[in-house]
Amino acid sequence: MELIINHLTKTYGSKTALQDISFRVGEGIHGLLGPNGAGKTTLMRLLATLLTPSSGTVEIGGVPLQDKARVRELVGYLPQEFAFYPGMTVYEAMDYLALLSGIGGRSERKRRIDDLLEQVNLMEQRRTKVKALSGGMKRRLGVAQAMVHEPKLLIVDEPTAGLDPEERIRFRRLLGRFAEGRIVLLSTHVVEDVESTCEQMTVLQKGSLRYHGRIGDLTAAAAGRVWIAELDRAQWERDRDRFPVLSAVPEGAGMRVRVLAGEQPFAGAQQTAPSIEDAYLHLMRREESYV
Ligand SMILES: Nc1ncnc2c1ncn2[C@@H]1O[C@H](COP(=O)(O)OP(=O)(O)OP(=O)(O)O)[C@@H](O)[C@H]1O
Repeated sequence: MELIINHLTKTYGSKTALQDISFRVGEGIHGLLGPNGAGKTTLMRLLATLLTPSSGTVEIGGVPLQDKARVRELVGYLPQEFAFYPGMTVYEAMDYLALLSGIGGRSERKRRIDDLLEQVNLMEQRRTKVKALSGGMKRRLGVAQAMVHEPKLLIVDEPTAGLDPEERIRFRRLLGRFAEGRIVLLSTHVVEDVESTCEQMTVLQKGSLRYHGRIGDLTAAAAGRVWIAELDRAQWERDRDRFPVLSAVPEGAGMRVRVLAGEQPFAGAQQTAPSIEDAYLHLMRREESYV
């Protein structure tokens, strides 16, 4: 199973949302990151056949995107905002969607739905109306509906938004299990989600491909550029705009800071190993003069 994207471009009128994007993704969980407006939603909607490319090609498991009927069988999509059937119970909504996906036998549907509700921890709510679910529960139901036809490519947009820490961990495990023999494309602003679930990731910025590869290589590229220091407040006020700041935490009378810098930014500052969040910011700011 492979997703192959070749010279993909999407314009909305005169606005170019994606510009000549090419990359390949194999089985497993793949992170998709980028600041607001980078083109992530556009890319996901293209893959889900909800939009048509302006140019370029996409193949999902050898099936070209133009073959919409076959692609829809292969793809599951959980958008950031999705409307469900508020008046139905959790089970009825799932059953209805399973039926729409062409899962014929009642007992086969029941088996799959019970299994999924168990996995997303909604078994107790199976008779609850969708409109009565909490935000986090709705997210979990959204994931279950995107998985019901056992897609080979599952696209999830900000899936952990609104989940509490325990649910978030549970959810990552669920995606991990589901990704065996499939591709899961995980779009998120939560860099931690990528760090703990993905081996590879793609970063978009202003519609262009900024990075595609292993997470370890991205952090390696920021090595030697992350510095920590303890400063007094006056020095901090004076120097705070000189470097991209990763974090700044008040400590006693001073500040404990973490910044990006090409060379030692302050006397006494020490280098530290980059986290993926540091590496992401380094990538975003690489063209600036600090390096
Ligand atoms: N229907 C549309 N018509 C015109 N421009 C659009 C349309 N949809 C998106 N855009 C523009 O295309 C660019 C990419 O948008 P997109 O929603 O794909 O980004 P994103 O990375 O998903 O952002 P976010 O993280 O904020 O959801 C943005 O500049 C956006 O304003």
